[in-house]
Amino acid sequence: MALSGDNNDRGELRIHENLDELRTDLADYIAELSEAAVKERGVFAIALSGGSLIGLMGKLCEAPYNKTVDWAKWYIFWADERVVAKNHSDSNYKLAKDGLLSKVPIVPSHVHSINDSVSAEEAADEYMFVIRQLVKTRMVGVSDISDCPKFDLILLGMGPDGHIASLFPNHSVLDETDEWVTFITDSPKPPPERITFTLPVINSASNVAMVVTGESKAEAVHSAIDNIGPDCPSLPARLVQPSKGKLIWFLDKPAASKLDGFQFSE
Ligand SMILES: O=C1O[C@H](COP(=O)(O)O)[C@@H](O)[C@H](O)[C@H]1O
Repeated sequence: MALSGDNNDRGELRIHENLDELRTDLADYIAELSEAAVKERGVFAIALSGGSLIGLMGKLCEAPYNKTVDWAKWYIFWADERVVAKNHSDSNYKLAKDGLLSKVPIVPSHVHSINDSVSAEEAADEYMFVIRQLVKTRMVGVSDISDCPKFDLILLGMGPDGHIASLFPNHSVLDETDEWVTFITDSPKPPPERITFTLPVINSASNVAMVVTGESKAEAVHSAIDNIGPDCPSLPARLVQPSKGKLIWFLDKPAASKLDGFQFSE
């Protein structure tokens, strides 16, 4: 690892020499959290995102993780989903299924994706209902400071604009505090219709990992972590502040290149 350390309230920073190193560190981290959750609660409730994240999780499909992880105990959710058919190339479910879920022995009934045959609003409501049932049976934990679900791990990517899940800069959904899952029909990044976890749910998780790579995201990483720039207070990535959970940033060197105080030797 090129660098690792804590940055005040912005969590732990893990800056990797290259993508291969990041992929190994991320697989180790997820495998360790899975083992700890299964030991403590008997299950592991994990929420995925779409985009580059799934490719970066690829090592989990390989030895030793494919054999050592207790896949049967995993309950899978999505922190955000595009409201398209499950076989559409924009679907975050399809991305995860093709890149991960079809390659490891996950129990199909533990995979909780959205209903893709209803409106975005209905899909968000139904998804929240599903999560509510799983909170009741404690397959998903519950926050002890709010009634929010407490996922064992929420994995987030970040766009160059600082968006996380489908929470975009300056969008009114950033202020949503009543619902666990909400919807948008005007995403600035296509496709327009999406459902997304709200900030209270993200910030109630036991662990949140921000997995961000590439130079195009360096400015937003700088704003989110160093608290720089006029838009900073409302930058979605900056608003990821788990109340009791642990936040870790998995970065490669290009994504970390604009951070204050980090200098890399060639
Ligand atoms: O649209 C989305 O974008 C973000 C970031 O994607 P990336 O390819 O730049 O990593 C992703 O985290 C989110 O799940 C997705 O719906």
